[in-house]
Amino acid sequence: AILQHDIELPSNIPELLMEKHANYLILYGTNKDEYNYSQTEHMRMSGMYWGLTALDLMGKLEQTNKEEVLEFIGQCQNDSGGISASMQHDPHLLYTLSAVQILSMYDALDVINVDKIVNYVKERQQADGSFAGDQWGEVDVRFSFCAVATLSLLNRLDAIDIEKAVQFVLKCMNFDGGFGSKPGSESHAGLIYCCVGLLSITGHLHLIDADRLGWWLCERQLPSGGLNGRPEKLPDVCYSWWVLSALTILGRLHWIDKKALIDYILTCQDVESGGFSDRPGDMVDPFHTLFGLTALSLLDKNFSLKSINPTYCMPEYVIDRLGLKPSRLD
Ligand SMILES: COc1ccc(S(=O)(=O)N2Cc3cc(-c4ccc(C=O)o4)ccc3N(Cc3cncn3C)C[C@H]2Cc2ccc(O)cc2)cc1
Ligand SMILES: [Zn+2]
Repeated sequence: AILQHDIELPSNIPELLMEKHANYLILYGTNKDEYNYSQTEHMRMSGMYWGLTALDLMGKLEQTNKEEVLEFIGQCQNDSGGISASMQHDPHLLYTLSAVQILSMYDALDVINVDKIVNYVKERQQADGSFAGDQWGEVDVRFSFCAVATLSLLNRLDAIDIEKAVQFVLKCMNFDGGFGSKPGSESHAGLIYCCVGLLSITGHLHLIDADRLGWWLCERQLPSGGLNGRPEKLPDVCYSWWVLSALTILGRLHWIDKKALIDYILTCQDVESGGFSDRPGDMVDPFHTLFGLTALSLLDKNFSLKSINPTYCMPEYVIDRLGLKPSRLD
């Protein structure tokens, strides 16, 4: 057998410790002087989206300080219309999406100037249909997903050229059926999620070779049960989400050994502090905590988690409330 980077699973597999994960996330957002919290100011808006979505999946959104969050988001909208990660930071499509996702969950899209957000997103589209993340112009297909997801949540997809956006995504498709961040870039599970998600929102999934891509995705599963993001890489719980959400949209989730993956994810819990890490025994963080929970929600309805929409990575009930119907292959 070829050498495979993988890990040995610990012998005991803990059950899902939901109360501990809820306490971890609620505490993370409250003691603001704590070291880790201060180190993530540059991505605060996304950190809040990760924590609040995880709490909502566990039925704990009403334990959060909605007024404080809404005020913070209002203070992060810049004159340009874009939203920044924290106050006094530059706006970016990443944080504009996170803010719109949070406001959609709180059903509070009226606290920001929607027309100015739409204009900020529209201004990011390039002549070739791609999107720059901010005014400095870096292009990455991740930002195409941010633009399309943001506008669809606001019911304003009319503001951009969808056909050209889809053309650019297709230029990022590789011979292995996967997608990279730009034309010619190597396939990576995170970028595949962005491209499949964009095509799901715009109704262009028929342009994907679902069998070839589905095969590449299920090849991410290792003997430990965990999934990696590219061949030869170690397993990591966040790839559970990127791979599973894409497979679900492509109608091929059953190609994964669910039981083995569930066991891997459960061993990534910190049974003392709560939270999930990328691999058993590593440091936990809100990012991996969200993606561990969203993966479990996709894998088994018997966990007492709300169901997650694979396209938007938001609770299904929020997508239903917005009347959105992202497409899936059956
Ligand atoms: C710890 O090192 C990193 C490296 C990259 C990043 S990132 O912002 O480019 N990003 C998101 C990300 C976040 C965290 C994290 C720690 C604490 C918090 C509080 O909310 O969030 C940790 C990792 C991380 N990464 C890096 C990563 C995850 N698994 C493997 N790696 C290398 C992902 C990275 C890219 C990204 C993914 C999704 C997204 O919506 C935005 C950015 C952040 C920290
Ligand atoms: Zn990870």
